[in-house]
Amino acid sequence: MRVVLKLGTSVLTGGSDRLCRPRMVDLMRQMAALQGAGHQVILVTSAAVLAGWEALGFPPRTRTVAEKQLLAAVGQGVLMQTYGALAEIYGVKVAQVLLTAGDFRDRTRYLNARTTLDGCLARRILPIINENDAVATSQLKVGDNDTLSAFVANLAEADLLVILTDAPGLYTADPRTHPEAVLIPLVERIDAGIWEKAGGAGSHRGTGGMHTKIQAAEIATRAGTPVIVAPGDAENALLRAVSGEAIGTRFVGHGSRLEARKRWILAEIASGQIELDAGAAKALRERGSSLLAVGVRSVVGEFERGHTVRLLSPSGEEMARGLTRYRSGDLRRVAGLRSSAIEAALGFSDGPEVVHRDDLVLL
Ligand SMILES: Nc1ncnc2c1ncn2[C@@H]1O[C@H](COP(=O)(O)OP(=O)(O)O)[C@@H](O)[C@H]1O
Ligand SMILES: N[C@@H](CCC(=O)OP(=O)(O)O)C(=O)O
Repeated sequence: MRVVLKLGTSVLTGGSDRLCRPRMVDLMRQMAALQGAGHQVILVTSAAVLAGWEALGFPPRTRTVAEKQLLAAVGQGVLMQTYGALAEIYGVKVAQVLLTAGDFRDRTRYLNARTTLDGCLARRILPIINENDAVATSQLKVGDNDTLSAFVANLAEADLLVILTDAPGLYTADPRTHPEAVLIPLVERIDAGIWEKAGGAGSHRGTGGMHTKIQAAEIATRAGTPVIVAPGDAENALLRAVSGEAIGTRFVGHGSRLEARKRWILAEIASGQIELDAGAAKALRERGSSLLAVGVRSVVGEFERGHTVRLLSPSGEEMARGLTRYRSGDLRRVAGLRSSAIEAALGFSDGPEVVHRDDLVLL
């Protein structure tokens, strides 16, 4: 099995202000055991910011972007050094891959990242991934490592995504504020009821809390990869999750595995959205048609040719994602026009399809 493992700051610190080496060595032992059993493991790690803060002797925090970037730049090195030393104990080799949103948006960079990951796995090297916090600005960031791990799971076409955290799984409400909450062991569909359970922003060290874990589960399960959110401090949590034992919350993967290109479309961050009229929504859904300008009601946000956009039905529901062949400004000018009128309106035409059926994934 190809497994993506995401370790949150909460797990790597054991709830303290420092990297918890005993915890990390135990997790490395489990990763090495999986590798030894023939599985392929990709690690998505958080805690660079925390490690930087620890390494600098806990200076007062300003919580600015610049401070976070500085701490991440210091801490990422510490994090890799720590993983490297622990991996050596088990004879595991490690590689560092730092990614950010642009690497999922740009087809060439996306394919390069995939080649590097495949190369590592073929040589039994453990790729250790984090967001490239030191250079990424907020608008160009994935923003949280739960979502990043789902993008990585899609990119690597993983069989399983395991998110270890400081909660025992998804509860009916935030267990920190609702002691009566109980564990939800299985989620077949991520509906409004599941989103409601997500609560607030997580622990004071983590980013996003359960909300981003559900978001990650949605991205990965849509592409057919099941997701397990489980407690990082439970004995052999990773090994148990991979062996299929009931632990934490399991989100069921949906549908058949999408072919690589369609996975890429889903893995990407949407730059904007296109609202369709009823006829276009029906043609896409029932006849597998491409989207033509005539079916475009309105355009939200700014995007370039080749970017991923959300396609919304007339009721406002996201019904598909695809790569647009027209940039947002041009599309606004041709919305509702027949294909033959595009050239007269723009002075050029990039073809009749706004989103070609080959570049479209229905949700
Ligand atoms: N419904 C819920 N079930 C479980 N945990 C929840 C829920 N809603 C919010 N949380 C909170 O999410 C936290 C985990 O997220 P976070 O602190 O970001 O961890 P990590 O660093 O692992 O990403 C838990 O400590 C928990 O308090
Ligand atoms: N990239 C950041 C972590 C961002 C993040 O999502 O944190 P967490 O919620 O602890 O998984 C870091 O390395 O500090």
